[in-house]
Amino acid sequence: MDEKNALCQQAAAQLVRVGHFFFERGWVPATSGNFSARIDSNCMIITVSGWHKGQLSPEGMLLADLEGSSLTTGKRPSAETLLHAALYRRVPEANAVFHTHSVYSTVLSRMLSGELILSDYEVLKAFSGIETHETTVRVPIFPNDQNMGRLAAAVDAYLAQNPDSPGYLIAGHGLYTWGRSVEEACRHVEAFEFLFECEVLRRRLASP
Ligand SMILES: CSCCC(=O)C(=O)COP(=O)(O)O
Ligand SMILES: [Zn+2]
Repeated sequence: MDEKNALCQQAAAQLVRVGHFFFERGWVPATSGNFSARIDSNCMIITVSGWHKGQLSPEGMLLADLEGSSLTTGKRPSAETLLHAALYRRVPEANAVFHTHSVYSTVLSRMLSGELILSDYEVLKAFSGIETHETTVRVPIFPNDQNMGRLAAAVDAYLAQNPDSPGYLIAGHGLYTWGRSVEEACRHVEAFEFLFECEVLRRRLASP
């Protein structure tokens, strides 16, 4: 087996575990969500479109290039492949990108317009580079768009100006976040999901 095949198999096994974990937590219901991992400077492994993430297996993934085109015949890549590809091009440190559709991210992204501001939470330290709760993380919220090229361009323009952003929301849709490894991207999803739940509860209690 060559080195690239071995990397693909290792990444696929990691993404399978992520899919099952996220599904159990309720973050990727009804085939929603997609995951990818960078394999080398030219390609990524990404989930097949419409695959149930609670039943994810290595067959539910394919190789695509960093322009978003499939390199595997007979499988349809995630409908959101262009968002993953654009992220890998814009953020060279990113080696895994995860997209989830939790209840709290969906609700918050519809209640707010423009951005969600997170500050004074200890768990903000789960994001790489943050060492104190006395930090403000701004999570931009982009209008949902079925045109992935246009949505990817809007996200890319934001990240060009905000290179330290750890993730973004799409209104009525869900979360995108990433990391230097699958483990780090997974930690970022967990942190965001915890924070989204806190923010929904905090806002609900503040205005009953
Ligand atoms: C049933 S969820 C609608 C599509 C979506 O938003 C998603 O995340 C899953 O799309 P994919 O093509 O990656 O299966
Ligand atoms: Zn989605």
